[in-house]
Amino acid sequence: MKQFLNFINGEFVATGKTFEDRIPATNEVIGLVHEAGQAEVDAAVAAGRAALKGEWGRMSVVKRTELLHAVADEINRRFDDFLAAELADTGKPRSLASHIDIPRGAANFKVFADIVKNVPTESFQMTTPDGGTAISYGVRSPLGVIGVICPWNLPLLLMTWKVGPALACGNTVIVKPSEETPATATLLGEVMNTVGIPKGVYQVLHGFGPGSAGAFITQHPGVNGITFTGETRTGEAIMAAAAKGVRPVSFELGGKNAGIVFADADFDKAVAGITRSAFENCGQVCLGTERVYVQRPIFEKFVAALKAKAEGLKVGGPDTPGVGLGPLISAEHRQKVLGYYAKAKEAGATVVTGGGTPPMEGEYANGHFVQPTIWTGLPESAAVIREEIFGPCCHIAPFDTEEEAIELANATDYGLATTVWTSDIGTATRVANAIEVGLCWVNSWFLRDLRTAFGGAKASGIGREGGVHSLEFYTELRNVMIKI
Ligand SMILES: NC(=O)C1=CN([C@@H]2O[C@H](COP(=O)(O)OP(=O)(O)OC[C@H]3O[C@@H](n4cnc5c(N)ncnc54)[C@H](O)[C@@H]3O)[C@@H](O)[C@H]2O)C=CC1
Ligand SMILES: O=C(O)/C=C/C=C(\O)C(=O)O
Repeated sequence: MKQFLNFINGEFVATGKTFEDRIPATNEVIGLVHEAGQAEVDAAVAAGRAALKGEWGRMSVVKRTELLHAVADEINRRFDDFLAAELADTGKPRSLASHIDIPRGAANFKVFADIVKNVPTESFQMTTPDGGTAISYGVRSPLGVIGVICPWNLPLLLMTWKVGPALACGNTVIVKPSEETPATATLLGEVMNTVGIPKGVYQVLHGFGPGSAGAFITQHPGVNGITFTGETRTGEAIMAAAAKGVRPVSFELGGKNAGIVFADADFDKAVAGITRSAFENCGQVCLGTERVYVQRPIFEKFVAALKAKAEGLKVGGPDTPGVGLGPLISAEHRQKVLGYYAKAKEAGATVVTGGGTPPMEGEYANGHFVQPTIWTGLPESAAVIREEIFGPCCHIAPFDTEEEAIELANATDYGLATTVWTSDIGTATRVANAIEVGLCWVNSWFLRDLRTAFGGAKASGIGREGGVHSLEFYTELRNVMIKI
């Protein structure tokens, strides 16, 4: 059986305590994960701090960025290993992981290496009160040891989205992968050793949140900042831990994102776009659409078209021919999603399609599958319209005016993403300006440019990462003022 070890100071480390890693598509145990305790966290923090003072801390930006390019190249060289690890841990369709998760895992190192190498800091010249001159300029230093707390939905992509810029800026990182998806973070340890990243720069500790590695990392005074993607309530707990020592956090949290479809939208593209945003990755994307608002003249036609798309999604494992919908991550998460399916029925929803579990046979009989589900007819106060479900489901409601659509979309505590479908540039820009989110897609969804700001408003996060914005979190900016 596979053993997922911690990666501390360049070495793979076993502990006396293990938990099971299961394949979501079959519920089989794939391996044992070695849970890190306080001692391992202390050791990793000490190694991370030593690396900051050692070869890594002294390394030129050029050399550092060359090494990060080598990391990306090595991920690509071992593409099949990363893909196999991610598929076993998540069960997502092979086509999805091979087009998005693994390539982005590599790209996250190259993009941020290039940004750090090329982006200047500010500089000013001024006249001093005595009539002389002074010049000032900014210098960026690494923040220090960064705690990287990761979710399970896009394990390699989201972990490297943080590790890439953190290392490019000269920090060291301690990664805590989700307990559900330990594989690719562990594999990346091998890559780091192969390309010669110094010991203690990239470290991985396995375990859970409270009372385990997650809490021990975030509470550790030797950790200088924490970046986290996951549930809003977990963000609150991490923020409380970070308050001790006044340590900065960067959070990308939950969402309850709206999709707004105007009657003038390209109908087929809008249906295809909402099909992706509601069901891709089995709805386990924080940017996904769980609330769809469709302008009344096309409402019935849109519901029928989305129903046909949902029913056309083939449910299966990563290599099921034509698969469009994989399993949910775990039995526990499936219970949560099915709980919401039940709540929708209790609240009087019209179940347009789905609402339960698909009949699965053979090797997938025990996988964590649910049906893609569409509801209509619920009041906006219903739990399935207010709370993040993180499953392949959405509620569709009609609207009449642009103002009404904006009000409906904004009536949530969350503020992560919106997708707007219209052929009118005026409508698009007015809605994009009025919507209370960090990310607004128009006639698209999950179209990413890694140079742009990424993050959420309201309860969906704190701060922005992406492009130069990542530098704001991963560095301290010092101003140097020289009187001439
Ligand atoms: N990208 C996103 O926005 C994600 C949202 N979720 C949502 O969160 C729900 C719960 O899923 P979980 O995996 O339990 O998400 P979570 O947010 O609790 O866990 C994410 C990571 O945080 C760690 N963690 C949990 N509590 C912690 C603590 N007190 N201190 C430090 N680390 C801690 C976990 O071990 C994991 O690595 C899902 O049903 C879904 O609705 C889940 C994953 C990703
Ligand atoms: O950085 C991206 O392109 C994707 C981000 C997705 C999430 O943050 C998520 O689903 O949690």
